[in-house]
Amino acid sequence: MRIGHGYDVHRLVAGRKLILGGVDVPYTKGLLGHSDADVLLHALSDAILGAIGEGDIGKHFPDTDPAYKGADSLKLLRHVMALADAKGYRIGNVDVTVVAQRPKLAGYIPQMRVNIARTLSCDEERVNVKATTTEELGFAGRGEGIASYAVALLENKR
Ligand SMILES: Nc1ccn([C@@H]2O[C@H](COP(=O)(O)O)[C@@H](O)[C@H]2O)c(=O)n1
Ligand SMILES: C[C@@]1(CO)OP(=O)(O)OP(=O)(O)OC[C@H]1O
Repeated sequence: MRIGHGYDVHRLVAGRKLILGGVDVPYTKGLLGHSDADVLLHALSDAILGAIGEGDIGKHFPDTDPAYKGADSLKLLRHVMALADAKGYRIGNVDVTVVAQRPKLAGYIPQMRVNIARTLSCDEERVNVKATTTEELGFAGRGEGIASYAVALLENKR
């Protein structure tokens, strides 16, 4: 059994889509990044890479590589899961917290769980996603950005 942790932050700006957990969330701003800037999936990808001792997403998908410009982070997560699979691991469970003052995310979380479970080839029951504000404190509270934390527990396939 292996455990990993991930953390990521992206800045909120006008003129970008807000993609979280592979869901296009309607909002006046979106997250800035080289890829689609899906901060939730980046933290989760880093948690899985951490669990298998494979560094982080910057190592596997450099933000200097044009191949990842506008990349769908579900595809990056799929690649990360393939690395874990090749090393003999499957998902035990994953748990993600998104830190966002706005927008309200609760209504989009069921679809995020579906997207993540499909990509990780596991039951939805093994995927938990939650959201919290910071009571208007700090960068997330001021709406300057969104942060995400994730932990992943991986089991040996046999
Ligand atoms: N962006 C967010 C933040 C929070 N929620 C939901 O609201 C609940 C209360 O949040 P607090 O930060 O005030 O504790 C939280 O447990 C989430 O269910 C949300 O949907 N979207
Ligand atoms: C996802 C990648 C892909 O180039 O780019 P960004 O969207 O900028 O995301 P970040 O978490 O800052 O860095 C990791 C990169 O691998």
